[in-house]
Amino acid sequence: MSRIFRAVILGPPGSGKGTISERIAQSFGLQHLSSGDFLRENIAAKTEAGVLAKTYIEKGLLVPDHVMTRLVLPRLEEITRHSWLLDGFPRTLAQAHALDIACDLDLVISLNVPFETLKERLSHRWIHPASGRVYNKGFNPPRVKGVDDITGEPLIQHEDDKPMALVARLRHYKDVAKPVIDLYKSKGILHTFSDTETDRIWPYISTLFSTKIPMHQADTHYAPSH
Ligand SMILES: Nc1ccn([C@@H]2O[C@H](COP(=O)(O)OP(=O)(O)OP(=O)(O)O)[C@@H](O)[C@H]2O)c(=O)n1
Ligand SMILES: Nc1nc2c(ncn2[C@@H]2O[C@H](COP(=O)(O)OP(=O)(O)O)[C@@H](O)[C@H]2O)c(=O)[nH]1
Repeated sequence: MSRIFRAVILGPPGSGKGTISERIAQSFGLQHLSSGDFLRENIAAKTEAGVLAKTYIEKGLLVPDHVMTRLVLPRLEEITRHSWLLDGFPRTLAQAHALDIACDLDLVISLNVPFETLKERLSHRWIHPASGRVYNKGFNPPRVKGVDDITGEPLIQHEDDKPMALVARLRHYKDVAKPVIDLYKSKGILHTFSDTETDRIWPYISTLFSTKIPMHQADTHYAPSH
């Protein structure tokens, strides 16, 4: 069994972390680990961490570092045989330090997307809450307006994707993320990609991953349908 490969994807809300993580998972066989999904699972199961986290998320606040690390790190430590890509964690320098102690990262991707583009995308983001599937009015619309392609259940919009909450959320992200980005830059594992379109960023990310890990044997490269 070859050594497992560990990567992190960073970027502001709406920068395409979830979308790109799915493509990486599909093309290179990495497991996509989303801290947002971990949170939602814990909230649904009413675990101690989930109940606590919910009170912050409902107010549009970041969940405190000690709650996030307690939730995420044990999940990572369980994975001993499969390469992974972590999305949504670390969000703060304290989370990055905790992750650093827990494991050695091979690669960090940072997505750099202009503010106006983020605002536009997030205001059109619709989610299937049970699965976390994400749609966008123009970019990847559901087959039938307002409902999930697979289950036919209704789609919802996150409260914090609504215009009023967005600007503050994006500003806050910038302040908190800067030291995290600087840390990975200083370690020499940071790769930054800047563009307004995921489909233009993707070929560069795909090339980067191809140089680091072999293509997932079962899949071919992800080919966007548009
Ligand atoms: N390290 C983290 C990850 C998530 N969250 C909280 O969990 C919520 C949902 O997480 P996720 O699905 O990753 O966030 P989104 O709001 O969808 O953020 P993004 O737009 O970056 O995907 C976040 O808004 C935030 O309140 C947090 O506090 N700390
Ligand atoms: N118009 C447009 N929308 C995109 C693009 N890439 C992703 N999206 C959509 O933008 C929203 C945010 O993307 P997501 O992957 O959830 O970003 P995250 O918040 O960083 O995880 C979703 O509705 C995506 O479908 C793009 O290149 N163009």
